[in-house]
Amino acid sequence: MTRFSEELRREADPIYRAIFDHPFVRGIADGTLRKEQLIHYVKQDFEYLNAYIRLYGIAISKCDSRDTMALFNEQISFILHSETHPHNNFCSVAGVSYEQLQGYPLAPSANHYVRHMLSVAHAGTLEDILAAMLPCPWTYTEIGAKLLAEVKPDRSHPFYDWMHFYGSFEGGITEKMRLLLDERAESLSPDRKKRLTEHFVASCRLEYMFWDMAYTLEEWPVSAAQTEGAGR
Ligand SMILES: Cc1ncc(CO)c(N)n1
Repeated sequence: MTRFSEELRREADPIYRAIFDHPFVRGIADGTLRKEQLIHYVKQDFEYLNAYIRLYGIAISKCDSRDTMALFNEQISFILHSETHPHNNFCSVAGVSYEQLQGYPLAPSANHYVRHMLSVAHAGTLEDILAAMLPCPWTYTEIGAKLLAEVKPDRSHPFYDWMHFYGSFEGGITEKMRLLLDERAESLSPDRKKRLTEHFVASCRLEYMFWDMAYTLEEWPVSAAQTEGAGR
């Protein structure tokens, strides 16, 4: 029997391929990203990952097993203590400190992505949350593996650390989340599966838009009188 998550992956394949071909991802491969693009990415991704931590918090509140609670708890620690490495890689290439890039408001596409996941999480069950959260680790796992295989970076490549960080994700959190979702999807109606597919595909599209936002330095077209707060 085909795994439910495999059906999701197939449905989103054109979006995955567009992400692999996106100029920001190509720019990681060939080391040609501009300083401002790296800075915009890190500012936005710092706030995005804060939201992702909150999502794990909501997921924990809807969990019925200790093992799953423990997995989400470990993932929160991983984001807090390890996922700072790829950000630091971008900061050192851009020649800026990481602290300087924290606390900025979310740009339109990052805001859209975060709102999508949070509204699914607040209204939904654990499987809704998993479907909306999965594209985050899954697309990065595949990007990392592809870039390592294609570029075979040596230590002199500016994004060596970035590629190795995400390239080592294979078999990790993506597979664990997939198993949780596959197991729960077995007893779901076709309508519910369709809903989960919509959450997943929306997050994949927003992954693409996140890369595009960073590449084009997307910002809100009109500014407000007051400086806005951080991206909550
Ligand atoms: C937008 C985005 N998606 C996925 C990841 C991988 O965790 C990330 N850091 N940022």
